[in-house]
Amino acid sequence: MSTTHEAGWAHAPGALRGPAWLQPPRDVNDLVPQLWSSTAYKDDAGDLVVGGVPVADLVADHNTPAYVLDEEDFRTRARAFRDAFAGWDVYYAGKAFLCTAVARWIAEEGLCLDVCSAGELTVALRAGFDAARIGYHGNNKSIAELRRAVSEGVGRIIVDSVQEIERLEMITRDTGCTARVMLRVTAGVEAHTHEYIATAHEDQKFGLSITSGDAFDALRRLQEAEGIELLGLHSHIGSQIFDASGFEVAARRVLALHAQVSEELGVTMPEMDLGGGFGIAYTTQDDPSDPAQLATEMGKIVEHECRALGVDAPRLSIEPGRAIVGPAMCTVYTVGTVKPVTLDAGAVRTYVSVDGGMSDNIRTALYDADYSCTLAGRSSTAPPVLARVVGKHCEAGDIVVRDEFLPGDVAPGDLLAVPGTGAYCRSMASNYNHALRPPVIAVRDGEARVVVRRETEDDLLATDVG
Ligand SMILES: Cc1ncc(COP(=O)(O)O)c(C=O)c1O
Ligand SMILES: N[C@@H](CCCC[NH3+])C(=O)O
Repeated sequence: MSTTHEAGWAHAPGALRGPAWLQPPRDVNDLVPQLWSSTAYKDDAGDLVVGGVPVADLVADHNTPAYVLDEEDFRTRARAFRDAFAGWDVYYAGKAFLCTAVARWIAEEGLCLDVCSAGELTVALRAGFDAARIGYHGNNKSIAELRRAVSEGVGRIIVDSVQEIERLEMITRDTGCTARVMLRVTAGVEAHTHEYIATAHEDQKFGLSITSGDAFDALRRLQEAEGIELLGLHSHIGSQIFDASGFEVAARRVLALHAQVSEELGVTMPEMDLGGGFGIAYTTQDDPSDPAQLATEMGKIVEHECRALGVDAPRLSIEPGRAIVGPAMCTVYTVGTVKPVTLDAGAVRTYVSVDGGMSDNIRTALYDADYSCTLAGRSSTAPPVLARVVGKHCEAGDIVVRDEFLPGDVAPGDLLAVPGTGAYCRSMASNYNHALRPPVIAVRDGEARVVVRRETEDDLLATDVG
């Protein structure tokens, strides 16, 4: 994730260059394969094809903007995590993207599911997902939410505060049910990612601190509580992380706490979750590890630390979201206007406005995230220009792709596709400016199926009771 976009600009008149890392492509029509789902390719006419379906055909049937979800790619990534982490439990983080179909695919591929709200739980249960294979997160779960999680038989509730322990004690006393819980702890790690998506340093809202002793105190309380079964510790250091050193430091501190609990409280907790956060490639600058590499690295770290501490490894789990769904989806837009804008130094930036924007992808505005894009409905021989793809919202920061080379003849009516939009785009989409949230269309083996339909103006008016 780049935060210094202006650093590499060349201000030669008429020759606007992108940031230093962005090189003009050899052929502006080519896909950069590592950014796209595995079935995506361009045919001879330049049409983007995903899951055996030409995107132009999808657009003819379903219009734009639309998210296109490559089912085979999604399932393959889910299986790759399941197989690489054999002996661990893999919880798909539904916050990245969840709908009924996806919850079913996750169950069919043998993964567990992490939800973090009543809404996500509702979708999972509607899909028939086994509640015992669900983990329930959240830093502010209400009594009603906890009561529901307990009564539905959710397999693990990840406790995030002392008040939550009190609430669970009350609920289990009232209902006679047992709550199976993990405690979310903060390991004091400064993860190398955007500040808003780092979650293991001390000064943020999630978890209880290992360093301050708050985590140990909460564990003592959980262990003594009637009706609560303490499964283990949970640590999640942040999201879009490439560097294993953050996981290493966190695992060391969390395992040390695990050993301390065993020694001082005489309790051997059976499980431990090391969270998600594995990065994906949004641009050529990102070089993610594959699940097998991650499994090897994380396995070694845990083994080494357990040996050093003289404890048996608990049953481990992880919670990848982005790394499963992120690359499996792209967003297709129609270009509405093209505006060359002359900058101070005389160079020209081409603003390409599409029919969506920050309401279907807030990540560029929120995290300064970088994306890529390509023409999806034709090829071009025009020389590339540096473009900025923007949305149609009433906001100057409504940018979808900050810098990308597009053919110089990009024009209204062209289809544009942005890869890597599976994670945190539809799930964070909004109705800003009363935009209608786009559909999610699953494609596989030449067939297309709408799994989330486009919103309508009736949907908007349904909540506006006049
Ligand atoms: C507790 C927890 N688990 C898992 C995830 C999934 O993260 P990612 O989608 O980056 O794998 C998140 C989000 O950052 C999270 O907060
Ligand atoms: N929403 C964030 C990730 C953090 C969410 C999970 N705790 C993103 O788009 O990158």
